[in-house]
Amino acid sequence: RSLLKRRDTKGLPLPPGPPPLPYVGNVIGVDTDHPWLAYSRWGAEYGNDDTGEIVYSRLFSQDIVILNSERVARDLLDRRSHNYSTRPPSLMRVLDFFGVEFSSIFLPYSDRWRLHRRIFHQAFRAEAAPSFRPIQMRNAHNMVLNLLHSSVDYGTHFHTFSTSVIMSIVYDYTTLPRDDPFIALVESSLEISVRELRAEVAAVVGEFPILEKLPPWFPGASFVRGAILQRSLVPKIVDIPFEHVKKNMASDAAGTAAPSMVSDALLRISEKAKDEQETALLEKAVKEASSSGYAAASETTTSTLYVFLLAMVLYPEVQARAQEEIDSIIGEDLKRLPDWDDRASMPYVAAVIRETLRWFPVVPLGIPHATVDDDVYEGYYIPKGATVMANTWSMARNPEKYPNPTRFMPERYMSKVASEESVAHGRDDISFAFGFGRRVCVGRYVADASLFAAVVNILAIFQVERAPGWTVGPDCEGVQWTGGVTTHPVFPCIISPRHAKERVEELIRAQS
Ligand code: HEM
Repeated sequence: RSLLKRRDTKGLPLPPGPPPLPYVGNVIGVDTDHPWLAYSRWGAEYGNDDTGEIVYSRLFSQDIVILNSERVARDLLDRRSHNYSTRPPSLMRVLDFFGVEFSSIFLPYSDRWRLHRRIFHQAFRAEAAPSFRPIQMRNAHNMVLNLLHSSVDYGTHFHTFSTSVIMSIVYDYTTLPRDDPFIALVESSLEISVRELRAEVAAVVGEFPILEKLPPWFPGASFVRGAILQRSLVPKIVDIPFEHVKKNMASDAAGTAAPSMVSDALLRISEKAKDEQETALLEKAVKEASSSGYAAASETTTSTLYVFLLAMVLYPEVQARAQEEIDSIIGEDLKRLPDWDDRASMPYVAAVIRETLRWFPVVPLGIPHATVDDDVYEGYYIPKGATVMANTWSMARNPEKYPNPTRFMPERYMSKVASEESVAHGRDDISFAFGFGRRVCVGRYVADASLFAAVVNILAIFQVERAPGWTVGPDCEGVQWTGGVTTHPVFPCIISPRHAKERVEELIRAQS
């Protein structure tokens, strides 16, 4: 059933996939908000051996290769990373249109990308990550205070937590505990990016460039309106915090200001750059890379916390067991707040975090990779310039690796060593949630620590319950998910304190 396109494929078949419809490629039949569902289904329908590990589809003139299994993703994206580490050129066009062509996440595999990646790596590498723990715990405590104040706005509080942590790490920029205008700006910008910066959108715009020319008032021109708004937001988001760092550095003759990714990088430049031209080039890279941090860190961390909360609503027995573990360490009557040193004694909480990342990966198709050159894999022809997507949603549903994959079962990991660093390090069971090869998430160690700080404090302080009348079952059938590069569930729930509000506030105050 594999199909041969009418062009030179060196006599080899393309990977199996749905038959192309004339001209429109395979766009019909894809739920464009949640394409991972169709891609997984195609695997089962068209795959040679029912596994559907690799699927080919043409979206207009764009070749799309979907990797539904971790085995194939490792073979191609990890082991042949020299050929699979760039991003789809078609996506660059959309980024350009939205005024964010500098985003580290989407840069083609190039010296420019290497420079951005080095800037991130210096700050976010495994050995540096523990230095941010005080920032993460402080912001988790602030999130607890916000939840005590208005628990129905939990999504906003998750967002404030995720964005404030990244702002502190990258810029040493302290946001307001609540209703920060800068965070609101970032949120509007990210909403547009998450919706539009996708391979499927790029394929459509590549085919109909007229879309970019539509007047903003034209019915259906939301793409253009999004671009106009984004182009007005981007300069503020890029410049304001960067200038904040430069000002602080200039007025900090004694060198006592807290370090940040940007100030550290700028100091290195001042020591190493050969001339003004090199200084300007490197400074520009620091400015661009730092502003890519929000997009990478904020929506992902926030969405993961939504998934965690959903699991706590649907699996009260899991919540009870995790709370029992926490209470056994900090006291049922909240003798103190949880801290980093407790982590090693909380294997079940670690397993809850790991299972959260697996149950519903929040970047279900990762960030698309692309091939630099033609390739042949297990007899299939993979064209140069193809968009290659790692379907982590499908990988998380591999019943051989994860029996009953739709169930939230932290117990899966309890027989293995759930050590402190295991979630983020190397070949962990769920490392696929952070992507592959040379483009693997550079913030994974910091993300893991942020998740611990947030999860352990929520479980210690709050009880999460099902909203009356909300009847969704343990497999989540019928839950609404947002669409885009990242996704999270939308659901009502009740979050109430397990301890006296005054006691919690007193403990938090004592720490600040
Ligand atoms: C739970 C939280 C997070 C998840 C699930 C996540 C997931 C991912 C995924 C799937 C990718 C694409 C990898 C690929 O192309 O194969 C990625 C890339 C990236 N992530 Fe994360 N991420 C998270 C948090 C963070 C944080 C906190 C940062 C901090 C700055 C960060 C920075 C980045 C960057 C810069 C990239 C682009 C890497 C490149 O293209 O070279 N991420 N992330």
